[in-house]
Amino acid sequence: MARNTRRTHNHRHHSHRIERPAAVIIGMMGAGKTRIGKESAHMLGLPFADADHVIEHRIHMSIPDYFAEHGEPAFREVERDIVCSYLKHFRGIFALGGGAPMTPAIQDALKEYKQHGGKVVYLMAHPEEAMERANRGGGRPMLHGDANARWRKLFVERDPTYTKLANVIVRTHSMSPIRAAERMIDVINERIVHVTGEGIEDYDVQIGEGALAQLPHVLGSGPVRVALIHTTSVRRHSDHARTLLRQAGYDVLDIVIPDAEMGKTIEVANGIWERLGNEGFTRSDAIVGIGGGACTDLAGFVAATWMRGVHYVNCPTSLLAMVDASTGGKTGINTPQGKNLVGSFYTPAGVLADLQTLTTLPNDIFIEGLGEVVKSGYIGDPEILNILRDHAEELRNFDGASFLGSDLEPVVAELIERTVRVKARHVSADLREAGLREFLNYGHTFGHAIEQLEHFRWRHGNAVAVGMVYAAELSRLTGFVDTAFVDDMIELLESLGLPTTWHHRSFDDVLAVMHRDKKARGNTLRFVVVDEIGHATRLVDPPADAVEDAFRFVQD
Ligand SMILES: NC(=O)c1ccc[n+]([C@@H]2O[C@H](COP(=O)([O-])OP(=O)(O)OC[C@H]3O[C@@H](n4cnc5c(N)ncnc54)[C@H](O)[C@@H]3O)[C@@H](O)[C@H]2O)c1
Ligand SMILES: Nc1ncnc2c1ncn2[C@@H]1O[C@H](COP(=O)(O)OP(=O)(O)O)[C@@H](O)[C@H]1O
Ligand SMILES: O=C(O)C1=C[C@@H](OP(=O)(O)O)[C@@H](O)[C@H](O)C1
Repeated sequence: MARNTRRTHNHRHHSHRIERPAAVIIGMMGAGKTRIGKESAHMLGLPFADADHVIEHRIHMSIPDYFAEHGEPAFREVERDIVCSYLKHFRGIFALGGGAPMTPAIQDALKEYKQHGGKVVYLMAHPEEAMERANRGGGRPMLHGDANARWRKLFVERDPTYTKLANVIVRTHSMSPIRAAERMIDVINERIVHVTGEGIEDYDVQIGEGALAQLPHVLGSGPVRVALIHTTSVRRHSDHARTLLRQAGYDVLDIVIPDAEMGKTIEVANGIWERLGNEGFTRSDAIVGIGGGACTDLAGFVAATWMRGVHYVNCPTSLLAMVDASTGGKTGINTPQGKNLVGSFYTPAGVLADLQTLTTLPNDIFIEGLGEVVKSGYIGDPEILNILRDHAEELRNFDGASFLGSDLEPVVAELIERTVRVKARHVSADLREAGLREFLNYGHTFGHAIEQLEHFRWRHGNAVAVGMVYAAELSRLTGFVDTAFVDDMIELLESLGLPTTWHHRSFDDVLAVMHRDKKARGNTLRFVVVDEIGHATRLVDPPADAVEDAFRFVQD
């Protein structure tokens, strides 16, 4: 996102309507919450509010005087009321006092803020730097006496709470205020999709340039060892992840697996289980998968099965993995009998979709990922289709080498966020695909048949594109949509460089595979179709002639 030039803001705290802060900064005294918060707000053209200053304005005295006159409990009550109000009615950057996150009511308010996509930023300075700054000018009632000893004691008490409450961390060790503010802006520009729901341990999908920097924070302090599972094609990115992990103090097991579908096998999984056993990998250790969807599927499967489940973080590096494979908890491997036949529903502790990894993604792999983006537009977010139409040519000509900083970057970030939101909505309501989640399979019944009959030479997203045209024609033949719907879909897919036809001789082959689709019930075919853009429904046991006629329609 282009950084805003300086603009003045006559900001008022609007107490009557919901507008949440762009970011909330927490951290120790002297971390720079006020200085960096103000600097980054200025650079973004946003208002800034410092909770301590708002409180002093409200109590008409300094905080030290209020502490002396009324005591800390009374202060914490005033602080609680003001912070909880600002979390709903202030749209700028909001810096909290060091002690605020320790108040239960404020913790609850911060959790609700995050569930609405809010960013709680733990601003971490080097302790020596923070203590030196905190002691400037005195006036910090919590540091009376041996200030540094008090600071260290408070740090031990508060760091675990800060770490738990924050969904992003910004480390400013020896950074200038401007550089620290720029890091803050990168984090503020990141997009976060919060995934929650029955059977799901809440996690965030973080989308943005540099998101990998959050890897230590997402893993937390529990693991000693981290198994980093990746393919050689993403070596540049796995090297970066390994460096981040080692700098954060983790013992990294580097595990390279075969590329693409060759990595999604029981033999590969078994080799990793052997390695983990030999290395004494415990249940408190963690798995990180960095790569395309095949790699994150395999990594998730290993995480789901090692000691019946260890934490794992997905770091998707292809568009399809970012918008689909890495989120939702489907993990698995292929077997000689078919694709994804063995696996587990096992959700990650977090997903970091770092746009920097797209700089090495081949154009054809980017385009096939658009297949799942188009699908999500049709089943759940028509605005996705508008964005795709408006930027079709740039998207079709995607070039990783010139992607970062280009006009396409915010467009792709928006498409990724919107597509992940569509998936998260379905997964949150139906983790184990008993109902709503089936709609994510739009275009997949015929699409999987293509993959199977082409012996997986066709890329998934390309097969889904043809599968959607098949489903659209089938829904036209059965009265759900008109010819314009089908024509518009074909035009959009072709404008993006996606296939809309497939050459195969035998309908019987296709029918036999479709009857083995997981959505089939007994001898009854069940399709997901779209009856209006943005809304999916089911078509059960369609007339046999329509099923065949739609096949003829997508033949080239
Ligand atoms: N679990 C789920 O919910 C889910 C959903 C959709 C798809 N999938 C699975 O995901 C897989 C498809 O994912 P995919 O399209 O990412 O395929 P993929 O993992 O095979 O990656 C495609 C190719 O691009 C390369 N690549 C990936 N990122 C790269 C990068 N940044 N730079 C350079 N090369 C890169 C890979 O090495 C590979 O050669 C399939 O196995 C499919 O079953 C799973
Ligand atoms: N990255 C930085 N580099 C240099 N000085 C800094 C930096 N961050 C903060 N400061 C200075 O340190 C002091 C304390 O910063 P402040 O933002 O008030 O900390 P906090 O609000 O976290 O307690 C201020 O004088 C501020 O200008
Ligand atoms: O998370 C899910 O439910 C999905 C899993 C995959 O389908 P399959 O389960 O048919 O492989 C994927 O291709 C589809 O986009 C959504």
